[in-house]
Amino acid sequence: MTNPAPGRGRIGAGVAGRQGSAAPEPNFPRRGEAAFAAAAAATAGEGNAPAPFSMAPWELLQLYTYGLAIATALLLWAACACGARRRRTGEPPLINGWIPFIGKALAFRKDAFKFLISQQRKFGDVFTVHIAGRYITFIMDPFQYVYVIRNSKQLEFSEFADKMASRTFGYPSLSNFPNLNENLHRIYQYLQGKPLDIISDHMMKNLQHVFEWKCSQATDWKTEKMYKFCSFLMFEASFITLYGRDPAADGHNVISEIRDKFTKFDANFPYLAANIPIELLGVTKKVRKELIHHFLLRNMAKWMGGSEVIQARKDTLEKYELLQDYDKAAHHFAFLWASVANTIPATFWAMYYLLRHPEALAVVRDEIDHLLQSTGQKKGPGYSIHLTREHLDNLVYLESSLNESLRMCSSSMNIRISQEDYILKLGGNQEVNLRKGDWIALYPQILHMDPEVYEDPEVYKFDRYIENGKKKTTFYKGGRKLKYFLMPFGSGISMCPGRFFAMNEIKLFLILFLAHFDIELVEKKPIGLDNSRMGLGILLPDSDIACHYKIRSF
Ligand code: HEM
Repeated sequence: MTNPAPGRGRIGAGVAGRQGSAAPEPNFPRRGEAAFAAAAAATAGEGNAPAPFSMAPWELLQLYTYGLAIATALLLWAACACGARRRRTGEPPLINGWIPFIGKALAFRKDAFKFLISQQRKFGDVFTVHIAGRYITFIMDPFQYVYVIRNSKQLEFSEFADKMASRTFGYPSLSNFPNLNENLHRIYQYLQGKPLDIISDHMMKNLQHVFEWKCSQATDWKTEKMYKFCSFLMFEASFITLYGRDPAADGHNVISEIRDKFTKFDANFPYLAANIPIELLGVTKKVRKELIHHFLLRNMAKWMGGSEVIQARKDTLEKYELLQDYDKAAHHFAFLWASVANTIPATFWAMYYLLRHPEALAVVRDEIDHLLQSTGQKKGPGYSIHLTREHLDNLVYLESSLNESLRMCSSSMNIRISQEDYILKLGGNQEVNLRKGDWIALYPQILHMDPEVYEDPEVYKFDRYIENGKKKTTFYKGGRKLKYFLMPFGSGISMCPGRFFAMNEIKLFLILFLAHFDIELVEKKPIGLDNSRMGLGILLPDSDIACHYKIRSF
């Protein structure tokens, strides 16, 4: 079922009007022609009958130019719209929109969540939307996600990710370098198993160090903007853990400089991801270049105490002689972006929701205090805390509260590209025809906010992921058990390789903060989601909020 009516109807009228064979219509081009004719007659009629009004030749030329521009635009529009894709037998309902090329991009960009829900009501669980020159088929039924996720042969991800990342971070496509993609992926093993324990341990030490440096003076209430504060601490600790620090220079200053540039770059990231040329994005190009320069091998060589994962990436990239030094640095910068751009807002939301819900804060803090007590560890900024992976796993209330905030603030769109004209089987008797090059998308935010899956989805319930004192992993929709119910880290082949580390980092941040400090929101204003990153990961808050903290007295 296509949606051609508004677009095709209007275009038809415009063309008929211009051709002039139909009865005169008061449409825009004819009015322009009439005015032009009257003006021309008036000018030509100099010395004859008095003209109804007179026009200078430049005015006439201007009018003519406008008329011509509008007529050309209308013709182009008509041509594009006539060439618009039509739904073929077996294909999902097609939502074209009436603006050539743009299609439904504006509605999608304004509020993707609302837009998709409204289209689902009209067209069902599978439909194709024309968005900025692309045809994206959305699979809305979470029971059908599996048919997309497990089908990585016909529905491809790497090529799409490579194109987007190389454009965004400014390095040449991975496809130009034999096995580079596979070799870089192999390195993700350093974010799991034993290496994960090591890197999480380093993160804990570095976080404590940064907390001590930044917060140890807070014997009385100290006020900060909370997002800025989380960003400062998490960026600094993550950076040192992953990349190390220059012991000779003032490490804090260098990292602060990188963070400030990173924030500027990140502000325009959604535009870059939307394929807007970087040249049109003000200082972004210059800032990206400066950021990449920090990661040139000669600069990275000064940083001591970095992680195995970054060392392995350095070693791998060095083997590719055809990669320029700048390109290798751009790869390191891309990894930095991936490792902090979502973790920082996720940390903010985890903290924000706890502070907004004192009953949740009390339970989570009690759980942390209990663990520290049972492992014989003292609280207070002077004491260092050491926790194993098992300890972190056993903090079920902390994990549930974190999952709940991720459910509420994550908006990542999982994209695959159809490699050929292909029939996608969706279970039961359902199947849809896809065309080569079409995008297939899952939009888990819809699942996260589905009242059939999560009762009162707008409400933060810190213990939503707990059942009988244990982690809850069974969720239902319409009485059927869901395989996928929480997807902040993507799915299948494109699932985030840093997800275990990310969860540990945020838990460690909260443990340290809640163990050592009292913290409260100072402002009462509600904070909403800034939707400009819809589809790209964790949404940012629409404004910052003041909080104050001081060292806990025991
Ligand atoms: C709360 C924090 C995080 C969230 C929500 C998150 C989410 C995601 C998602 C949704 C993707 C897939 C993107 C896609 O489908 O195109 C992704 C990819 C990726 N993430 Fe994360 N991430 C987080 C933290 C991290 C951390 C801490 C690291 C590294 C230390 C990391 C490294 C990566 C990398 C390298 C990729 C690209 C994987 C590839 O090559 O295909 N992420 N992340």
